[in-house]
Amino acid sequence: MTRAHTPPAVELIAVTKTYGAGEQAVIALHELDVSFPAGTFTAVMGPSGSGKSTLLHCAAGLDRATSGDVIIDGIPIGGLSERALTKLRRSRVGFVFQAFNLIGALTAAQNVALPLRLAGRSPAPGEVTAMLGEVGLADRAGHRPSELSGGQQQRVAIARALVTRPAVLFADEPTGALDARSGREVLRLLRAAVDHHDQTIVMVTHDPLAAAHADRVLFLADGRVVDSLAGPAGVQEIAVRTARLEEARAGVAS
Ligand SMILES: Nc1ncnc2c1ncn2[C@@H]1O[C@H](COP(=O)(O)OP(=O)(O)OP(=O)(O)O)[C@@H](O)[C@H]1O
Repeated sequence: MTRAHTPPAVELIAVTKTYGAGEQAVIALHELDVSFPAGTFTAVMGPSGSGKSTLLHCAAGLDRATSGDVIIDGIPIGGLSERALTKLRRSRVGFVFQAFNLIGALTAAQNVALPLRLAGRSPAPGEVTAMLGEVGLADRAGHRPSELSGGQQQRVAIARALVTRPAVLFADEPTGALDARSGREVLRLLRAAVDHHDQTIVMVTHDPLAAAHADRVLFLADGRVVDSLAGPAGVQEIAVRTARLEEARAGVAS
């Protein structure tokens, strides 16, 4: 099958997400139609409160849409039981968070092996070491998170997220807690996963430098996609579009 005929890794069809009810109701996503093609890297940007986290949570099956359909790896998740959804997430979805979220009591290798064990399988000999090798940390397999730098911890988190070769990796501000150099290394690894393993990545970020590593940038405002850039886009152009959205929001507020 050629790439053109490969179904999207994730598709959102007319997804609306409402928090609360009545006068307190907040519509965080408005009938959103977004497709994340397999093997592509998408950055999601937008002002604070524009719906980025909500989009990520709904697209990853961490939260249920109020209406509309989310399809992950060809499976509409609306009809799945919690148990089936958890199973789908474990096998087909990877996560990387700003705060790394590694388990402190486990070594780097044990952290990376965890998704395989949760999916009920023992890692094949060398599988975890190879994964750690991909993120440049084969020699740190026995170290606990507290013995690693922030950048190294995030690289372990990336190895953990990719070890199941998920249909999609969601990254929520993956460089937000890192210095510039470690951040660049993390972005290089994410880019390499797309280029060398056809990994699909959806990354929420405020940082134009991070977004410039993506193939496409989506800009959200008030729960809608209001702008996009096909890329790889330049840092300056991304910064200009971001500033425009911030200005528009400030204009509405004043
Ligand atoms: N649990 C919740 N209950 C009520 N409202 C919520 C909840 N979570 C988010 N919201 C609201 O939904 C809207 C979108 O929030 P969301 O967190 O998705 O935005 P964001 O773009 O990720 O923001 P930030 O960049 O500040 O993280 C906001 O108006 C927010 O206040």
